[in-house]
Amino acid sequence: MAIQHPSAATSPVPAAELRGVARRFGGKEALSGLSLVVPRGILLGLLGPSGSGKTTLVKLLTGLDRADEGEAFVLGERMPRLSVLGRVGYMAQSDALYGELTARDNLVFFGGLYGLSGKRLQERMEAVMSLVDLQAHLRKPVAAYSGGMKRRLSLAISLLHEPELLLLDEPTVGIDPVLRQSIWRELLRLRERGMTILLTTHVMDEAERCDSLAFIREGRMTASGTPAELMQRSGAQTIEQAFIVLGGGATA
Ligand SMILES: Nc1ncnc2c1ncn2[C@@H]1O[C@H](COP(=O)(O)OP(=O)(O)OP(=O)(O)O)[C@@H](O)[C@H]1O
Repeated sequence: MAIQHPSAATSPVPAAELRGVARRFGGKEALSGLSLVVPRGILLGLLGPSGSGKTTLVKLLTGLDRADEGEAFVLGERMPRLSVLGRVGYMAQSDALYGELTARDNLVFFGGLYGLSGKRLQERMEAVMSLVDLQAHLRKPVAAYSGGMKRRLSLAISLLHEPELLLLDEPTVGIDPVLRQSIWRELLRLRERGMTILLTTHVMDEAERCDSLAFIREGRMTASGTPAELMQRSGAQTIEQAFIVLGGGATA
């Protein structure tokens, strides 16, 4: 099922694509023949009840996991492919940070993985830490960070190398409303500058801000389109109602 947005830049190569992917864990099918095209330059929201397969889908795009059937492509390359990783930013659901290191040392470490150093690394560290409002805590060990601060640092790290595709798994969980607004302003600004963003969320006001949405249930896509299209198709007044009508079920 192709996700299209009227204002999306039409590039022959989508930012991401899944073709008939299935992923099984033991007897459980987490994804079942799911296809999805993410054109460049859009902000796509994945919505689905807890356990519907969102994280599994995102992990296939990062190359951290492989499909049992079907194919995953990122920026025109079949995944998993190491050379694509420098063009992709990923923020996992649980923070992958080194607690014993300071935030600064975490940034230097991850920046190094992406080939950043010297003045450029310094500039990028300042930019991303200012974005998540953590400049004052650069030299604090991450173990002393609150849960929300760790989420913010993880987001900063995912943006460090100015990726073309940003994959965010529930990026605003544990983040207070004021900062959540400023993070959303920045995500929209990054999208305006051409970054493609795919995020998972359970928050309906976040879903409304996406260019396109994909509803997922039990490993299958039940509906996709712009928020307005989905509301019109379902005769709903809100995204939450559309989600329920179109087979998304209740969010956890
Ligand atoms: N490594 C794994 N081993 C076994 N089962 C797994 C594994 N990863 C995912 N699953 C199962 O696959 C299904 C989909 O999980 P997934 O984490 O993708 O859901 P989700 O939509 O991201 O949920 P949530 O909104 O709660 O994060 C679930 O039933 C989950 O228990």
